[in-house]
Amino acid sequence: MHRARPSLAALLDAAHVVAIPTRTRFRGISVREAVVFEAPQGATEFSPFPEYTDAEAATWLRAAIEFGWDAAPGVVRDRVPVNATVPATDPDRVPEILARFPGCDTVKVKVAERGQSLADDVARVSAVRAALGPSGRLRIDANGGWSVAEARTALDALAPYRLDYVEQPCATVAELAELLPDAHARGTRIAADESVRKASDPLAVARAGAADLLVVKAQPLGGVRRARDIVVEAGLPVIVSSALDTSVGISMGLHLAASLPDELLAGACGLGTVALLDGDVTAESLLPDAGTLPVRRPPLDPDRLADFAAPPERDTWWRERLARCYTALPASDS
Ligand SMILES: O=C(O)CCC(=O)c1ccccc1C(=O)O
Ligand SMILES: [Mg+2]
Repeated sequence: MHRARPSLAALLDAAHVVAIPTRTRFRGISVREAVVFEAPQGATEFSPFPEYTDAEAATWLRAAIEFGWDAAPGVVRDRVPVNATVPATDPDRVPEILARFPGCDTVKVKVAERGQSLADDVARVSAVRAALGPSGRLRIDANGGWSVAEARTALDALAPYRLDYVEQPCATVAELAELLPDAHARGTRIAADESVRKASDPLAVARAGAADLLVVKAQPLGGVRRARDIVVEAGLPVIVSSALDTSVGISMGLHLAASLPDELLAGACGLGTVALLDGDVTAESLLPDAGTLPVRRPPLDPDRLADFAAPPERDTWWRERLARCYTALPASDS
């Protein structure tokens, strides 16, 4: 697919390693590190989480190269609706966090955080429902943190707040399949996230009929085109989401979301997360406005790249990782 894959030297030459603080701790992260590149098609991003293996991170590199060096697929919309994303914080902080997502009538709330209890989740979800009003859509994301029994208990406790769907309530496809009828009986639906992006077979969850919808992310699925192929083959409605990327990674997600026909896009996407960062690599941040984002590729800003330049040892770490992942790319990409 890559007509002319850049050499490793060209990639390293185009790379800027950044470390951007988060405004609220998110999945244990208080600094988000990323590599962004100046590339022929526009800026692109490589930002697998530090704990991921080289084999897993190589898939993210493939996505970064595709977005930077190959033309993106055509788009069928020029704005994409987005949800607000509420980390696993104190309920008191909910109004302040929601204020960063102007016009968003759909909110996704993190639940089942390690070290917290169901009472913490109920308090947070209740605060979100109160702030959002009765007509807004409310989703939760458990990141696979519950057993089937825990998920049933949690869905009972959270049913009064009317959940649009629960994202990855349990870790495995078999557990999702077991929970699905109980979720329906409690008036909600199941979305699969990790069962798509971390699975050896991203289509297994759809084939098993274990979810009502899929959450898809461009970088972990190997790029806009492969993610698109997975969506089309799965045939389930999808939400495109971020991995807490800079605006550059968000633009990759936006191109994926904007390329999908209406019947496959299930609603507001999880691409508003630049609002959770305390900085960016561009002066034209992709921040929610009237509940949507424009489908654009923001240019890198030299001053911000300098302000958020990663410390030397982290810069070296990322460049070495990039080199290892480059070696792990498939020889002939198709
Ligand atoms: O979907 C969203 O609203 C925001 C993105 C998000 O939740 C996320 C961000 C980084 C890593 C994992 C996840 C996740 O969906 O589990
Ligand atoms: Mg998720």
